[in-house]
Amino acid sequence: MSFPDHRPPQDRPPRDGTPRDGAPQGDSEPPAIELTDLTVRYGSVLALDKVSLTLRPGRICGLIGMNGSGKSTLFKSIMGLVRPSSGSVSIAGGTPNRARARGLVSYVPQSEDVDWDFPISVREVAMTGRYGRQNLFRRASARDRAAVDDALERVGLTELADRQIGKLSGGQRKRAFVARGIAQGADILLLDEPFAGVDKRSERTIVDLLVAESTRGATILISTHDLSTLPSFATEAVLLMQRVLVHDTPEEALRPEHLALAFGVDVLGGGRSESSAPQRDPSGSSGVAR
Ligand SMILES: Nc1ncnc2c1ncn2[C@@H]1O[C@H](COP(=O)(O)OP(=O)(O)OP(=O)(O)O)[C@@H](O)[C@H]1O
Repeated sequence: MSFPDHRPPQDRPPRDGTPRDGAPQGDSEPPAIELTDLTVRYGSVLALDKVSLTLRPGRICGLIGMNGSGKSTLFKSIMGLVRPSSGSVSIAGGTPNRARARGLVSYVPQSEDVDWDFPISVREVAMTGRYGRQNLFRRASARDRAAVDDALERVGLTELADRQIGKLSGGQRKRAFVARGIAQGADILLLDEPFAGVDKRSERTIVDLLVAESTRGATILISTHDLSTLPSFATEAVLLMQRVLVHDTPEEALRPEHLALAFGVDVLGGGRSESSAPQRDPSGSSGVAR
């Protein structure tokens, strides 16, 4: 099996010769995210195995992989929340802890990772995005409040701003966390399955916001199982199974033979493929893994 041009998208010329309108090229800046041979183990579990990945400013990258393929671990590595066993993580040219301290990165977690009973309102969730910019001993400034109001309006939650977060629908909850990232003005947005349990309208709202954020230069890494809409907004996609199997344009990454590698099944045909065994060696001789 052979595939054309396996260089990551940022190393290739744009297909039509032009970037998305207004999107910065970003080639003169350090990469927004640069993972080099990143390996993460939880005891005897190998969650990430020599993952190398570079994302430049203004990109929207879909992160695709089966349950347990290491997507959340990859997000947590970028946030500096798990310690690499080996390899390195560079965020905007610095460490993850520096990026977090400077409010450069915002994380929309999976719903299961949030305590929805916590007594905090939608507005307060969005305001947590401003904490990095606030002196610990002063109250939120007028600028902080304006940024939060603007973010809530953009995600369509102004009317529900004072509601406790647990009393929102699934889509509204996701939008509350997206509002936090927007209020923060984060340069890097990480979204762990933001479309799970979300209706098409909320999904559209979130996608439109992500595209707008990327146009102002934000870099977006988004894990999703909704493969059908990804090509409409992502500039690239990564198929992950402990290792990066494919990093390419969404259209190329989502080719059936690539999905068969990542999921071990013929996703489109529904049957199991020859190479289906989930325990298959992702570093095998497919010629796809970089
Ligand atoms: N804290 C932990 N301790 C031990 N093993 C862990 C821990 N967190 C994750 N793992 C294991 O690491 C592997 C990768 O998990 P991870 O949550 O990163 O995958 P994922 O792709 O995000 O999965 P899902 O799609 O189900 O959310 C899995 O085998 C998982 O069981």
